[in-house]
Amino acid sequence: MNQTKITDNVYQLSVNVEDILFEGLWEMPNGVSINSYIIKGQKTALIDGVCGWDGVPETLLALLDKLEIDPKSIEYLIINHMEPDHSGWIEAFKKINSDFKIVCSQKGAELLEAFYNHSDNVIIVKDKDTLDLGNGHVLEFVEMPNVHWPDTMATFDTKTGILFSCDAFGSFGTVNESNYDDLLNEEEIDFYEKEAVRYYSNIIGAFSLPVKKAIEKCENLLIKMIAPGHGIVWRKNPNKIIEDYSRYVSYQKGLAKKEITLIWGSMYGMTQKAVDYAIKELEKENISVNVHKVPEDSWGTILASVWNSTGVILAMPTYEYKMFPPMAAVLEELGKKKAVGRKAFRFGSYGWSGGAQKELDEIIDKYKMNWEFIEPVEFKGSPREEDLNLIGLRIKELINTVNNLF
Ligand SMILES: Cc1cc2nc3c(=O)[nH]c(=O)nc-3n(C[C@H](O)[C@H](O)[C@H](O)COP(=O)(O)O)c2cc1C
Repeated sequence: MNQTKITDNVYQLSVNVEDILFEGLWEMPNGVSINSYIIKGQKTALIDGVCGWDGVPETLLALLDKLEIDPKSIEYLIINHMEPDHSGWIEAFKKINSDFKIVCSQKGAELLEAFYNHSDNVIIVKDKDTLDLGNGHVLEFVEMPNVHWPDTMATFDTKTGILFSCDAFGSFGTVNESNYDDLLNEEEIDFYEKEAVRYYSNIIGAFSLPVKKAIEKCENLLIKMIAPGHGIVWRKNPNKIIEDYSRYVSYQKGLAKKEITLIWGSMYGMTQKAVDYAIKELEKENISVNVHKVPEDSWGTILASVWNSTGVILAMPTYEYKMFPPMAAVLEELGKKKAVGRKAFRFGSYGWSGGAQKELDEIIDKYKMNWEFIEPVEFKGSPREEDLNLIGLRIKELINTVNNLF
């Protein structure tokens, strides 16, 4: 937990969360920060709260205490979106301060009532509405519907040029007091870039069209800093994270980095023999490769790699007339996140009549993934030398296809 000063009268209160699955589902090897912000004009506003997980509301209150901010002096709670990772502490806050107003979008107000049975003193704001906190801190609201939740909005402080962007422009990765791009070295910025891809592909990716619209809206604001709900604050170069997010939006459609992700699974090592050969062949080529085994590697990790990759190789056997189940689960998830337009190749072992390929085709069709596959290589039992040679040739074909796009 930490509290830092972004600029005069504007503070960040940050709580790190580790050892949980985000949304009960997504592995976070490097944790996540949940960021709240305080703006002190003549009146004080708190933007986005924290989750209600054990100990976290108390942590936020302790941070306020360190800043010598009496929770009772907080006049406005601005809820950029109602997802419980940012609003779960409202009930704890109500016990301390009974006299505050909640500022949120119309949809946010509906969710507030549904989740917390709270409808008193709610100020509903729309795009371009403003709230004057005094001392020049006039806040403008920017609706960003469906940048994750339907009620999402951002809050822009016209005095400081800070965009409090909610889930947009966020990343995984815990933070410390050096939670600012101007205080981080290149390696650390690179770390948060990787965490941003993981966060984007796992949490926001399915909403890439609304993110694109939100980015277009940002062009009309004189943004000097970006302070998201998760991850670091972009104080020196906010354009970097805007540009990164624009790239992630475009990666959804298929033309991503010159990279290949190989996802594989094997019960008795038959497919694995071909995978070992494929990896050796890939290593000879001048292209970056991510290798993930199912079910061992988590969906979130695989999604992040595929999001970045223009090429995908799938290697799995037939299992009960269908695909090896953990591979099907990963593909279904890729389909739901609309990771479309990849260049792809599949190989794998079968025992008698096969069936994996049929299910693969069905999933690709079902989610309109539009992956362009090179002819697959299937082999009965253990791969023979001719199977391996063919796999090697097809991999070269895939790499050529990917390379020709750059
Ligand atoms: C539980 C189980 C179900 C299987 N179902 C099929 C099947 O429906 N059709 C088929 O052709 N082979 C089937 N096989 C055979 C495997 O596809 C075959 O053993 C293959 O070589 C396994 O490759 P792996 O060692 O890479 O897992 C099945 C094997 C197991 C263990």
